[in-house]
Amino acid sequence: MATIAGLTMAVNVKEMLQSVTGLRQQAQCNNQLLASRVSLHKNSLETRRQPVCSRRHSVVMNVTTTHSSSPAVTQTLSEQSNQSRNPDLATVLVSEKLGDGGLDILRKVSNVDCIYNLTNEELCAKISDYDALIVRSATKVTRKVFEASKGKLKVVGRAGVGIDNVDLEAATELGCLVVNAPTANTVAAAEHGIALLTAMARNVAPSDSSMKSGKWERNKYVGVSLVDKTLAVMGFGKVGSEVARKAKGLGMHVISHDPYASADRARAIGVELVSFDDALARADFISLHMPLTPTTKKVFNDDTFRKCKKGVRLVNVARGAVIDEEALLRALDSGIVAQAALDVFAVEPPKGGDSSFALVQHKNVIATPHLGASTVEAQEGVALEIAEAVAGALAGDLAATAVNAPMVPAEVIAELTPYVVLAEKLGRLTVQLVSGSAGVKQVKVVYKSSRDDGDLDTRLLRARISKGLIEPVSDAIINLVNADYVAKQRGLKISEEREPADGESGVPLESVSVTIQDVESKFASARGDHSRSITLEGKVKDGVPHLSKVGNFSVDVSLDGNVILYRQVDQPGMIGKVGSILGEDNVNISFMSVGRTLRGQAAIVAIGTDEDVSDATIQKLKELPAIEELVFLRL
Ligand SMILES: NC(=O)c1ccc[n+]([C@@H]2O[C@H](COP(=O)([O-])OP(=O)(O)OC[C@H]3O[C@@H](n4cnc5c(N)ncnc54)[C@H](O)[C@@H]3O)[C@@H](O)[C@H]2O)c1
Ligand SMILES: O=C(O)[C@H](O)COP(=O)(O)O
Repeated sequence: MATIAGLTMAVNVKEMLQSVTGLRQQAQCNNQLLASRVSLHKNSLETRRQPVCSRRHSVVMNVTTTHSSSPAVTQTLSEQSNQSRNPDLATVLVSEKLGDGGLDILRKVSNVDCIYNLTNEELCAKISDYDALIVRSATKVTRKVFEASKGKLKVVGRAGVGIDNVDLEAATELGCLVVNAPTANTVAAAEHGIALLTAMARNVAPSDSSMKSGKWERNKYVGVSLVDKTLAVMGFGKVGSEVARKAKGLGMHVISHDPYASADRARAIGVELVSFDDALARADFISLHMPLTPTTKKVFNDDTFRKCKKGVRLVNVARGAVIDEEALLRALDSGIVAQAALDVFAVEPPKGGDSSFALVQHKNVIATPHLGASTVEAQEGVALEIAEAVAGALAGDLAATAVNAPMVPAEVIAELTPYVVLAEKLGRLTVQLVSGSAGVKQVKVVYKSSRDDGDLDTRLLRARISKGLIEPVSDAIINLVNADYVAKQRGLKISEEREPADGESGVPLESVSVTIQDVESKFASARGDHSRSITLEGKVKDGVPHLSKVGNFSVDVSLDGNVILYRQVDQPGMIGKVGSILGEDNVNISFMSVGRTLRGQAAIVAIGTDEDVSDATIQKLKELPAIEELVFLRL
């Protein structure tokens, strides 16, 4: 569904941008004035720049700032700003503190109102006055906000990395572009991680408060040393790798778990990539730097803490909800976790009665109120990064940091729709077959088509394959605009090849195959032509994506649910046994296909299931004597 919604919105975003041609031309004129300030990043997927307008307009320096603790004050200032607005310019609402450099950029192309601490109701009441909204992490840009804008809001700029406070699905559905500022606060977040690590180890916060209450407790606050201790960095992205580098400087032994990180990049700074369980078992200190995604939500829970060394110390500057906070409270009480240093919470700000609040109050916890990105330097950098992206978007450009906004001609989208669905599903399935900690770096895509090169636009397909490969292990949102950018940033190289097909050129593609190279597979039969590669091939049949090959085995299973793949010794009676085990778990089989090499030899069976299949049922299937290997893949 997400794919189809994304495609539908590709058209809507285009229409939306066309409908504001006047605004765009105006902004483009002003953009000329900004040419030296606003460097708009373009990637190969961007398609357009409108003709430059010859008229020049006066620049309006119109900024109003207010804190909305008093509604009356907000209203008065808002009315004043309305009176002095230049009606020819776009309107931008800045709802959280933004650095002056960014405001200067925005002021030159738009009417800017800075109104802080708005409640969600107040934001909804005002939003239909604005073409753009700039937020940090405190403003919740919910579906209600997008709906209340009644189509006026064209761009949301998140002045920071995490976009978990913006309802991206609603933004896309309602034709609003969302951009973020992914790089400018990396160093600040890493520095804060190190500050928490050292402050926690040496009891800086509690001993300071003890002294302020007149005490001198030298024996109570004996700390632990960092040198020669093992730090596990969970998430080796921008912030995690910077924390690792700094911790090495403190003499720590650094290991990291990140299912997507490049081993070469880790090795270059002397970091060993390890499995999740290995990281837990070996760490004296754990520092969290993964995004909040459905997979990472509460990934630190009772089970996880049980696998840690007793007395481990935990730092979190990522997102509060990656920890089950109730479980952390239990682990702190039992001594499994000796200390925790937390910058982020499941509920921000924590309120009396919730687990976040109980953690802040715990004697072995030190806490800061989401300060990771809060340095003067980072906030100036973030402000410039987001202002450039928003100014560019208002001018009709697509910034490299756009997180939703495919721009492809409607007729290409219509023709390729079932193939892009197939492409994303192939990416999503193939990456789930990877095992080990080597990381995905090289992917080869082969399009079998009877079309001439110029008649097959593979950008959408490639973008959707990237989306399928990257999204399950990241909080990155991949679309046509940012797919190449994100893949490159992650060191992922996607090579594309064409294989001629005999069919009619009316059909864009006969098949697509995705090969992840130089990785181990958790399903040996999916190995392609090389032992360290994984290949899946798919086709579109009657408008529906099908899996057509697993490694060198032919199968035929419709990709409209989840998939069980297994290799069995070819023998009668197996289908009945597998069917009844699934039936006992109320799992409906939507499709089944058997692909074998020779009679009586190994066969690959692909089963489509409507429902999720429980771990217990998967285990029962694996225990059938004729089954040699089995995987369950979610779509
Ligand atoms: N406290 C703050 O003020 C602050 C400031 C900046 C960033 N952040 C947060 O820090 C986190 C990291 O930011 P970043 O800029 O480094 O992002 P990033 O995308 O560069 O890095 C995230 C890394 O996590 C990895 N990952 C994904 N799933 C994982 C899993 N299950 N286990 C381990 N690793 C996994 C990804 O492969 C990626 O390398 C984000 O949640 C971000 O919102 C917080
Ligand atoms: O994701 C981020 O960029 C950080 O959590 C910073 O959030 P902030 O902009 O609210 O400080």
